[in-house]
Formats: sequence, C-alpha cells, structure tokens
Amino acid sequence: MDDRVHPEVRRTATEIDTMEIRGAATIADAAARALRTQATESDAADAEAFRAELRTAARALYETRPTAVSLPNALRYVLRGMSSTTVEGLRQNVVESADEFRARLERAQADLGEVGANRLRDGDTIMTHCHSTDALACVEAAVEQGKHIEAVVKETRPRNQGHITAKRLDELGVPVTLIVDSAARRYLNDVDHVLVGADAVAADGSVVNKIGTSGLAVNARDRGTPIMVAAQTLKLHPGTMTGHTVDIEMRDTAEVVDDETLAELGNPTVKNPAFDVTPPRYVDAIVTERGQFPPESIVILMRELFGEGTSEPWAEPSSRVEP
Ligand SMILES: O=C(COP(=O)(O)O)[C@H](O)[C@H](O)COP(=O)(O)O
Repeated sequence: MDDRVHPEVRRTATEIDTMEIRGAATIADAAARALRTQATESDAADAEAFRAELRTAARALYETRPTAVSLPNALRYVLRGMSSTTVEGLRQNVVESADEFRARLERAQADLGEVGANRLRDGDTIMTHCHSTDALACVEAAVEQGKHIEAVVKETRPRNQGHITAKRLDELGVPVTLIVDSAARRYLNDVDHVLVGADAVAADGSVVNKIGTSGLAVNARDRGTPIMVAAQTLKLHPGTMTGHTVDIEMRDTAEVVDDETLAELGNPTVKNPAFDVTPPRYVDAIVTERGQFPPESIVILMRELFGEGTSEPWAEPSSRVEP
C-alpha cells in the first residue's frame, strides 16, 4: 500500500477486508471516518499533494470489498467536499464533509426506520436474513411506537451474521426464533414480513444483498409473504443507470469448509459468493429515508440524487450523492 496512506486508513481497510467492520452502512461510516483522519493527520506540502493523498487513501479503502456501493458513495461524498485551494482549507473541507456524511447517515437510518415501522403492525412477526442496521432500524422504530414484534432469524451461513441480528433484537426486547437457513420456507407460514437490508440497489430495482436473499424472496412470494427491503439512499448504485452491473464478491472458501475437512471430502471445488441479486418482481417495497418505493420506480429517486450517473470516487466532481 502507498506509504502516504495513514496507518488508521490502512487499519480500517484491513478491518473492512476481514469483515471486522461489515454491513454496508457501517462500512460507509468507517470509510468516511478514515478519510477524515487522513485529512487531519496529513502533512502534505501543498494543495495538489493533499488532494492526491486523499484520493490514494480513498482508493485503498475502495479496493477492500466490491459489492456494497455505500463505500464508493461515501468516498465520493467526502472527496467532493474538497473545494479549497489551500491545505488548511482542504483539511477543513474533508473534516466538514466527513462529519456531515456521518451525521446524515445516522439521520437517514432513523428516518428510514420510521417509514419501515409504519409497514409493521402490532403483533407482526418478521423473518430476517443476515444483519442489516437499516432493517433493524425499522424494528426499533416499530418497538418505540409500542408495537409488539417477534422475529424468525435465519442464521445466514457461512458467517452466521444472523447471530448478531438475534442479539440486537433481544436487546430491543423482540422475542427471537433462530433457524438454519434451509428451514426458512417451513417458517414462512408463520411470518408476516420478510425484512432484509441491501448492499446495493440497481436502477431496475434489483436488490443486491447477502447470498440467500433471492431464494428467500422467491419462497416468500410463493407463500404470499411481503418482502420489505430497508435501504437508505446511500445503497442506490448510480453506475447501474448507465449499464454497469454490480460486482458480486467471492470470498475465501475457508469460510465454508476448513482445509482438513475439505481434504477428507476429496477436495471438491468450493464456491463462496457473498451476495446475490433479487429481481424487482420479488420485492414489495424498498424503504428509504425518502419514503417507500415500489422497486420499479427507484430509478426516479436515483436520477434525482445522482443526475445521470457518477464517476469513480477519486475522479473530478460532477454530482453529489446524499446519504
Ligand atoms: O448483506 C449484508 C451484510 O453483508 P456482510 O456481512 O457480508 O457485510 C447486509 O444485509 C447489508 O450490508 C445491509 O446492511 P446495513 O443495513 O447495516 O447497511
């Protein structure tokens, strides 16, 4: 890694890569915080060197995980605040943009939660997949509205992020039933909503989220269970408006099976995609801080927020994304 990259940025990049920092919103927040540190600690000699240093740091963060679009959206937001012509001015620009970004992210999640909570009725049971802070914000707001909510939580192999969800829901006072992923269809009869988050939402309304989301959505549609996706606008993928596809991360096969077991099995090929794509026809509503949208109309919101598209986070500014 380029030695201009501050150790704190390196550490954040490593933690995103190894998933100590994970989940799209949390990754975005950590990236903005890291760029802020790069700016406050920079000893760049002039404005040009400062800008180059920030872009290098942004690239190091960007190259960690490819799917969550909140990451490049966060980097873009912070870098586009750089309007000054002096090092001190630029430092101030980055600090302000990063602080503003993080505050808006928190507010967006709270606002989204209120919208999502309105879809939940007192006594409803939800089914969750993976761990999404946006999805949990909906449950938290519903509980604050005085509604009794219960949850069926899928463990979400291979990394069992469902365990984090179970713990958070317990902290909210929500009774949890934990199931293995393959039991989801069996328990769909008992739930009123499937509630998941998103790593990216494409212009056609497709939802990219943790592997297994699409199968769950197809089963839920078959059972007539509504599927709600909680995704603040930070998850909208501007590149998909101009034909780009979302890169699906393939992770280490050791997450699926350890080497010793693998050898005992005769070394079969193992695949470990981290995310999948749920087509819009299986999604009932995308809940954002700007209200709820049928997936097919999300492109209207995308155009409003991004114009006709965006470039790489470190490219020259042309538009700005609001988290
Ligand atoms: O798929 C995941 C996390 O995957 P991983 O564990 O591989 O990062 C979450 O559903 C989304 O990122 C949304 O999370 P949030 O709502 O917190 O942004």
